[in-house]
Amino acid sequence: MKPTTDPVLTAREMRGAEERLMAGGATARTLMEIAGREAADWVWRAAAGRSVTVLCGPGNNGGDGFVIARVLQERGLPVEVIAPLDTGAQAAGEARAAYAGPIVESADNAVLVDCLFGTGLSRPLGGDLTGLLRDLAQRHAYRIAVDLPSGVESDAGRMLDEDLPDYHLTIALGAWKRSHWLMPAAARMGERRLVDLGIGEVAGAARLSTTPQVSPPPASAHKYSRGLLAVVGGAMPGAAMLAARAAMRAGAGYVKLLADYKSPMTPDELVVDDSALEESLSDERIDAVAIGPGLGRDAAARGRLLTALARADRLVLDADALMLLRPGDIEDGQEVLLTPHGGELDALCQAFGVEASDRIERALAVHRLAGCAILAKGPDNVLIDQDGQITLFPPAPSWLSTAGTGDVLSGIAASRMATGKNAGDAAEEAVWLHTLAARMTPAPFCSGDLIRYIPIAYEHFL
Ligand SMILES: NC(=O)C1=CN([C@@H]2O[C@H](COP(=O)(O)OP(=O)(O)OC[C@H]3O[C@@H](n4cnc5c(N)ncnc54)[C@H](O)[C@@H]3O)[C@@H](O)[C@H]2O)[C@@H](O)CC1
Ligand SMILES: [K+]
Repeated sequence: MKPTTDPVLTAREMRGAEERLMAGGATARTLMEIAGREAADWVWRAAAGRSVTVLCGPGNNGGDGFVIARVLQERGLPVEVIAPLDTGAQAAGEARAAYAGPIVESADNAVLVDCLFGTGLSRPLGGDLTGLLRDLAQRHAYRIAVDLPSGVESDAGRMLDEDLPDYHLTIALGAWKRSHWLMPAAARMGERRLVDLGIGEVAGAARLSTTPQVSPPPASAHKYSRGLLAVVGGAMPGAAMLAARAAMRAGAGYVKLLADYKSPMTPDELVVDDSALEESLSDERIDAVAIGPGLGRDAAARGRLLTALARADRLVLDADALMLLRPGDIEDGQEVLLTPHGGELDALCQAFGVEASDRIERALAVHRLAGCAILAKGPDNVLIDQDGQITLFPPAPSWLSTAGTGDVLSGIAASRMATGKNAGDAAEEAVWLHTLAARMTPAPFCSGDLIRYIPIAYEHFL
């Protein structure tokens, strides 16, 4: 497993981490003081001398808010606090008592700091509090959420209420929470900053992906040593062609399209092999196989999938292959990466009898039952690698929401696998290459445009 030095915690894991800090001598109050002071630094910078409203809730998130208000006031910033609920938690009560400034019913300042609820939010806010938040959001041009925007459930990226405000900055306390990187919640948070409380590594936790490093081919490289990828085509060769064209630019030395397909648009460098699939896949030099884009969903397509699974040990399954995959198809010892989008993850869950509703739990269950790595792709990518390590990613550009970009992603991942990377590392590198290529491609783009920017993204990670 990778070290989780950039852990992404559930609310429960966060409480465990807090308990470990407290067993080491910290108290809820000292942690609140550190968290509040560090968060106040970010608010101070963002406020740049402008007046601030701090909205404080009943728990420790509210306590953080009272520390922030006190620190900003000590620095001479005009501050008002709104505290619509009684303060319950002991440490928060002490922080409230230490704040000597004004507590008001409503306010019109430049900056709103939302400390209403953090990881302890257990149910929807309800009408009065959502009304208050919406009203305050309208009155404040710049909005900061402390730990989480109020109304965001900490673990699954869910919004517990509708029409809650967007924020310009979200300051995570102690560690990232899963919802910082999961949609729809992540889309509302603006810039994200992390305050360190000394939590360190957390065993078994999810991690936030860090920028990968790819290498140029060694001096002795030749086309086969760099990796031979076979992309299996099917009923609709366009999608497999996109995956193959992406793969040609993502590191593999040799890409073959196994399809009965001839077109004047086929790139000169792409070898198209229309022999029987058993025969094409018997080439011992093949390092990885990609199958699914444009495969079709009929019996012939299922036959091609079973042939690929019977002949290859290292595969990326995408698109139609995910609709056709059944329990028992992947054997022990095979290294397989599944790259489902939302609908394909639903189909996999149905095929494997998974009933969980949380997207990470669904992907984890498919990983366990199918015995492979899985990249649940979308605006918020979730990777479960072959060892069960969960990795989350910074959000992908929304311009990727166009036909064929998924085929491009699976082509990149398969190319990385052909170079010798394991399924998890290949998927992680593919997400970064895909995301950066999307940032660089002039938008609005189509997936063919995106492919041209993969080498430019690649150079960035060399
Ligand atoms: N875990 C840690 O190590 C640290 C946590 N800190 C702060 O503590 C927060 C978590 O504190 P809490 O567990 O007190 O949680 P919150 O401050 O998020 O709020 C929990 C309180 O709100 C009530 N509540 C929950 N949902 C409600 C609803 N819909 N309407 C009305 N009341 C509701 C609960 O009964 C409880 O009293 C974190 O988000 C962070 O801001 C920091 O103080 C520093 C250290
Ligand atoms: K908050």
